[in-house]
Amino acid sequence: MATIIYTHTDEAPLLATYSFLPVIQAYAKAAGVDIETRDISLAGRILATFPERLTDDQRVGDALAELGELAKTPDANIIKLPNISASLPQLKAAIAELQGQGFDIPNYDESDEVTARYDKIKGSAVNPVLREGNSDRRAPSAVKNYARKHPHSMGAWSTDSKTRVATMSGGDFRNSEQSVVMPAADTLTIRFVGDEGERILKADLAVLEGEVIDASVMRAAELDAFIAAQIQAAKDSGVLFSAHLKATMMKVSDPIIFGRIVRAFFPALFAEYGDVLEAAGLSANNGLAAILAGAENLPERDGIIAAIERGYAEGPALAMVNSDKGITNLHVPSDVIVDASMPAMIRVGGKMWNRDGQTQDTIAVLPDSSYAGIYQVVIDDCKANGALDPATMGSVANVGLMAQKAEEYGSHDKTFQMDASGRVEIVNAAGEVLTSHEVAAGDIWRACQTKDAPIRDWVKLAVNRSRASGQPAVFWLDPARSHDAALIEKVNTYLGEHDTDGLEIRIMTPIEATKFSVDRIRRGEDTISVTGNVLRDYLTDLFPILEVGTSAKMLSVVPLMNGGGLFETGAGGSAPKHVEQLVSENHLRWDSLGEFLALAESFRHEATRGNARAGVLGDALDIATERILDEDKSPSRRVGEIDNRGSHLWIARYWAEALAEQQADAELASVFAPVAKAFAEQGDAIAQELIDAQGAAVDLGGYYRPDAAKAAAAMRPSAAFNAILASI
Ligand SMILES: NC(=O)C1=CN([C@@H]2O[C@H](COP(=O)(O)OP(=O)(O)OC[C@H]3O[C@@H](n4cnc5c(N)ncnc54)[C@H](OP(=O)(O)O)[C@@H]3O)[C@@H](O)[C@H]2O)C=CC1
Ligand SMILES: O=C(O)CCC(=O)C(=O)O
Ligand SMILES: [Mg+2]
Repeated sequence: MATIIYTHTDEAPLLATYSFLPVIQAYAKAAGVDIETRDISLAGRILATFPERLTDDQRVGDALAELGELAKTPDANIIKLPNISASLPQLKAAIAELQGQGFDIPNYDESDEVTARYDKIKGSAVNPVLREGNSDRRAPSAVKNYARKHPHSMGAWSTDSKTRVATMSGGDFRNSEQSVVMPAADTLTIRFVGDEGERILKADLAVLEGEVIDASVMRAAELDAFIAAQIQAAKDSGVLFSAHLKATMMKVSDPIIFGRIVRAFFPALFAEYGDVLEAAGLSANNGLAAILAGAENLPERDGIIAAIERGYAEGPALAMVNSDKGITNLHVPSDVIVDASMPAMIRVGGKMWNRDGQTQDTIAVLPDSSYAGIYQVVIDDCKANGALDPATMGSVANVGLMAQKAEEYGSHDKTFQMDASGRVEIVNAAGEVLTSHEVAAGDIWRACQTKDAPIRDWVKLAVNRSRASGQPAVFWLDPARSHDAALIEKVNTYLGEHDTDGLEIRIMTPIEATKFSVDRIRRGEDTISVTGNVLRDYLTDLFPILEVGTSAKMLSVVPLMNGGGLFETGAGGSAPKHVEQLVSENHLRWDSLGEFLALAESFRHEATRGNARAGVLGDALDIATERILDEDKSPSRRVGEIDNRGSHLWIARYWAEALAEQQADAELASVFAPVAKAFAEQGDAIAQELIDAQGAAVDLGGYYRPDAAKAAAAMRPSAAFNAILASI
């Protein structure tokens, strides 16, 4: 029997799964498709890492490794829901919760060996393993049409907005990049050469012919000077100070950069209590919240709190994550993640929240200048022309180079913070030095790899998308960067392998491409952005959030290079505040539209392998999804109105109706005719039942590892709905 793997993840998407998976399993069975789950949640990955500490019935397999292998085969058909990319505070919270549930797993810092094992789970540890293909993300026309008819609110932009992006003009990754294209397969070594001789940072780095290798460095002294200047500038101009990083995906470099911002903002704290904090294991890299929590047990507690208060009083106003709770932009490194945080700011008119819960202009600090400039272009455009209009604006889809840990998002195991000055070099097996950087203590040096086969596949995907959509495709590459210069050469070569007659294919710098694309969306025109891995991530939140209000409604397909399919759901994350709302008032506002879209693609992928009936299921699901939008059956944000569970009832109902009505497969129609009838008779009552179930607090028995029975009970409160599904 054909199998689709549906991933068991975390937080809101996991809760939604408890409600939606029974629907999918019931319907897929009719097409002979088995839907199996694999647990790649943060909790599941922790348990899989320490089998020797668990009892026989507690032990779980390494589902992520299994799926990583599957993704390299033509058999893969995987639906990947968003999962937590854990910052250290989140990882520690999950460990504590599991220990409380009776799992004898070690503390994070029990030993160096244990820490090293946990560090493999930290940050974005899932997506890079599964992404054995490049990405194709776009707003399906049903979603775009809905947004045009029902435009979401957009904040007004004023011409005198003081909001701007601050980024470095030197001493950063962008300005120090050196790249080489490997003439042949090789084995590289990364070494540090200092006063005391040579030290190997990484040995046995296998590379393939045609692979692009980059090395670059973020210089601590220049970073510190830049941050200090921006803190002063925010203070002088009376705007908020905010930092936007990707501490999850860039799990080695960005927590360090975040920590330097925390240190700069609270100079007295670190001047007076730096040693105390260090002795207590409290690092600025984990944010203010971790320092405050740790300080509770220290004799110096009051002094530490006073020093933090002084930082607030003497510095500029700080952007807030939650004004009511006093949570600032510097509390938790994973609270403000650049891909989602910058578009959210632009969408509301270039403002963030201040301490009093009011919106205010801000300096958005994005230290590395590789990609920061694109946001300034959008900001300048909004200042000059006003907010974009979702009712009329065009669309920017994305074809992203991400396969096989491409570019910066695969650099963690090749990122090092220097503890002395010297030189970092990449050396080939013959002993030739390929790249060389002078470094000083505190500097962050990193190497990136981009394999040739993914680049070739990415160019093909771009040409195919341009052909299928009739839209111009723009490669966002900057000849002034050595990495991009290497890619431009390859793009020009590989474009030659395709029929590009009649297609408009261009190569522009990210700044020019942003301007070009924004000008076009203002005119209602569509453009495909063809980008590297980081811009893939940034743009697939930026444009969707402006165009359709959220990236949750994106179709996100990853055609795997070996023929399988990976279907990501949406382009957004796991929205922790959604769980909070469910726990306090039993309302889940998570929108599963991304799951609906991914599932339809996944069924159609089965059809390409000979199961025509799965294709019928997929097409019927798309019809149902379109109706969900047209008839406004998406979750509301407010308790007492339709929520995630209610939207699952409607998708099940519309899907059954579409299956009963379709004529491609009479047998399938006859299976679903009675189901459609049951929903027609009982659907309204069930919808009411799902609303009446809301209001009171819910006990899930855990946050990172909810109790399965409790979660299922909470997410499937209607016996009548469950009975209809059981009847199929
Ligand atoms: N593919 C993946 O696995 C990804 C995982 N992540 C992880 O998710 C977590 C949160 O990251 P963050 O950057 O805040 O990004 P999110 O996308 O989770 O959050 C941004 C906001 O988008 C809205 N949102 C996103 N998805 C939905 C949905 N399906 N239904 C309704 N609203 C939605 C919510 O806003 P509101 O409710 O205000 O409308 C949410 O607060 C982190 O752990 C991060 O690492 C992030 C991105 C991708
Ligand atoms: O894997 C992650 O941490 C986030 C991924 C992400 O934001 C994306 O792919 O858009
Ligand atoms: Mg993203």
